[in-house]
Amino acid sequence: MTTLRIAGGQVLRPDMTVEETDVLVDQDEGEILAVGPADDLPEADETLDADDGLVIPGLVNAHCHAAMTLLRGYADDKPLESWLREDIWPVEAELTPEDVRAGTELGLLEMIQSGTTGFADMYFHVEKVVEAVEDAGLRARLGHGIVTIGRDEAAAREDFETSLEIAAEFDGAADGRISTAVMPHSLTTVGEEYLEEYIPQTRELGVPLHYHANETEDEVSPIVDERKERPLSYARDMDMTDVSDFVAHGVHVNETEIELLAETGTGVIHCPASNMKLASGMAPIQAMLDAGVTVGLGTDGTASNNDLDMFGEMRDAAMLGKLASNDASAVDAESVVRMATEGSATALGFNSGRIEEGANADLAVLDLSASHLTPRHDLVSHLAYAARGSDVIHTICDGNVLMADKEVLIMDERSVRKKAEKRAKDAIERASN
Ligand SMILES: N[C@@H](CCSC[C@H]1O[C@@H](n2cnc3c(=O)[nH]cnc32)[C@H](O)[C@@H]1O)C(=O)O
Ligand SMILES: [Zn+2]
Repeated sequence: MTTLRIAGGQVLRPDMTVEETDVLVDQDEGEILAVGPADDLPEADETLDADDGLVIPGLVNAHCHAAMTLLRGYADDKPLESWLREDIWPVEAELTPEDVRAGTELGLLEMIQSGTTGFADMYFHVEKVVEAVEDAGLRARLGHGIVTIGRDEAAAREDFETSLEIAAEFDGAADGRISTAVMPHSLTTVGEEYLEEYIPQTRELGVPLHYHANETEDEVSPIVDERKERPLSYARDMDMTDVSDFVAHGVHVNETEIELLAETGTGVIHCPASNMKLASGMAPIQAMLDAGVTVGLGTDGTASNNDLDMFGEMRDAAMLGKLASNDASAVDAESVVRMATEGSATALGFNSGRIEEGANADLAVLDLSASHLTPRHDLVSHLAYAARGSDVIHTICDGNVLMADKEVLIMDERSVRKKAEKRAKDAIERASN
């Protein structure tokens, strides 16, 4: 057994207390072996210094489209519908498998540098996303996004079948770091006849579903008008609200839908920055937490954020949650830290997001010796309100050190950035011709 000790740091425990202690990791199993004072733990093969640092569970970005880093800053300041149709989809139509690989790598680099160790991703050319995740050492639940509207029957079927095939092929890849889901884009972009046909096959396969739901008013009203029922009760009729399933956004949900989510255990991934930027609305997060809904946190793609920094997302979640509830005590620091760790991990079915024996050794260490983190009254408050992704110095996933002392060990930072820059420019040029 090869072991790693994260030594001398302040450690965030699952009950949101912070104590000065060491963490011992079994690198072969990728698991936390023990948490305890240095004197009580056996010697380790390798030690990572966390002196003057805060050790936290690696953050889990539970909804994103990593390769959209290529479109960062390309189209801003528009609402969802026209942003997708006029700007995003035309460029995405030009993206080659190697473009997706390059964009995903850039996303993974940004995640490692900002303490994110796990994520869920909905995109296309997923075999390239798999390769990138395999090489970068992160943990992920991946899937092919399905759109059937505007397509003929053969193309629609092919898209759904691709999603099923990808989910079957890659579940458990990269020594179990990669898991999958079938990912219909949303309840309005995938037709009922296809859901009827393919959801039973998804259930047979035994993988979760992940889809965008109740993101904008424009997405809710057509369903209510046509079916006289709310989108999430339609989803339940379609068998799309299993305890393993998770939806992105959940902005425009009413009380009945919140109850449904709590009852079924279906996770909601809150994406506050994307919701603000696209002016989609304010999700009733405190009400969901009060009802016992599993709430995770995600950045969504970097064209609607525009970064993958989960610290920014925690801060946005707290700020927006208060505004939405008109209550400064709503969505407090502890709640957002839980959302970014345990909440996201639970929604995705990862045994991560908690620093305790037996959990995945997915960790991040922040340097506390920064002016914006002084004084240290309350480190949970700092995580939610004051810390930034750039405060992260070490990142560990599955027991492996991916970044130490701010040096990314698993990929060549410069070449990843250069390749993405070039491929992004070329794709946009092709789309405008
Ligand atoms: N197979 C589909 C691809 C779907 S991938 C998932 C899609 O979600 C899009 N997307 C990104 N952010 C959002 C959002 O906030 N709401 C809805 N869709 C989004 C993204 O641009 C990407 O096209 C096709 O060929 O069109
Ligand atoms: Zn999205």
